[in-house]
Amino acid sequence: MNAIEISPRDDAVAAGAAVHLSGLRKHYGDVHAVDGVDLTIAPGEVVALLGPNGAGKSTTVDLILGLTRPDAGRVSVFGKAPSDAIAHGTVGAMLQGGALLDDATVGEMVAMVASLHRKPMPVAEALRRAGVEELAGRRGNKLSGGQKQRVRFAVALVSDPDLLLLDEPTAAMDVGSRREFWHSMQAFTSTGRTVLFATHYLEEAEEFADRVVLMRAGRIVADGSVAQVRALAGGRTLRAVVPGITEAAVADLPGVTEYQIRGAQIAVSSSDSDKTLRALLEAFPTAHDIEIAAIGLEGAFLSLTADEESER
Ligand SMILES: Nc1ncnc2c1ncn2[C@@H]1O[C@H](COP(=O)(O)OP(=O)(O)OP(=O)(O)O)[C@@H](O)[C@H]1O
Repeated sequence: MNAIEISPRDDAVAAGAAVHLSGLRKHYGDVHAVDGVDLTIAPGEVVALLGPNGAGKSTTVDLILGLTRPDAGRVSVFGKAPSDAIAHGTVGAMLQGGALLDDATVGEMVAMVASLHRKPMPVAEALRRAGVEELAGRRGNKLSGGQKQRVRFAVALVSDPDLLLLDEPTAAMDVGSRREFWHSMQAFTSTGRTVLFATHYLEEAEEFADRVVLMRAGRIVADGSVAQVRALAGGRTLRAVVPGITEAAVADLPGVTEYQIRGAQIAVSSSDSDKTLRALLEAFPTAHDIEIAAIGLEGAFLSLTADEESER
């Protein structure tokens, strides 16, 4: 690892944080998988890590777990190096395709992991919380993809960790399992635990995270509440039917960042829809069928992660 200077302030922030990353970099040959990430997660936060394929989410999770060594920068978990935090049972993880044993039963696997920790929760409780009590006697090679995910969740929970790291936890789950999973997760987070989860499901981020961190090409491009990240992407869309409208008149409206015109129908994205609307009605008082909608997280995601391919 390259030497980096750690300021006393950085030390103090790291000591009080659940996760503290500063100047973090990981390159694979020419690929800048993680390219200068600074991130501080406070105890009790539930944070969604979003980004398109290859954005660096899994690499970031691996770095926090100490599974990969950074080329530069610093990782600390509750003020400790990742390996120490894991040895203390402070961190639980559910990774994409994390290995399960084919010949052991679900109950045996969870018990085995529990035996590695100093203060595990009872195995039956981990099985219950993860919704796999009924699968306790089933062998690893007899589980469906979604069931395997829930067993991985039981394994992650059994150390009774303060921080859970989840890499696309619901990827193989059907709608019902997904709902149950988040229900269990909310029971877990309501006790003040910290969760960082990588996901491709924007609605999961919208519904379950306090904070959204959006990555693109190894960097954080947005970080804030769902509402803040949406706002970053240009606010709202305004649609209306505007007799006599011209392209120049739309382009001149205040706050407009993008627009489309089809006949008398206009659809504009605006950073200040109140201002746009007032100006529109002043210039075109006969405008009608006006609709204003907040841009969804999906809109923000697409706009903030656009052009990724051309920049890699
Ligand atoms: N072990 C590795 N060797 C070489 N390149 C790697 C390795 N791990 C990751 N990469 C590359 O680093 C970049 C970031 O990958 P990463 O898996 O962190 O992205 P991600 O955001 O988790 O993507 P996805 O959503 O597809 O899981 C990608 O270009 C990937 O190909």
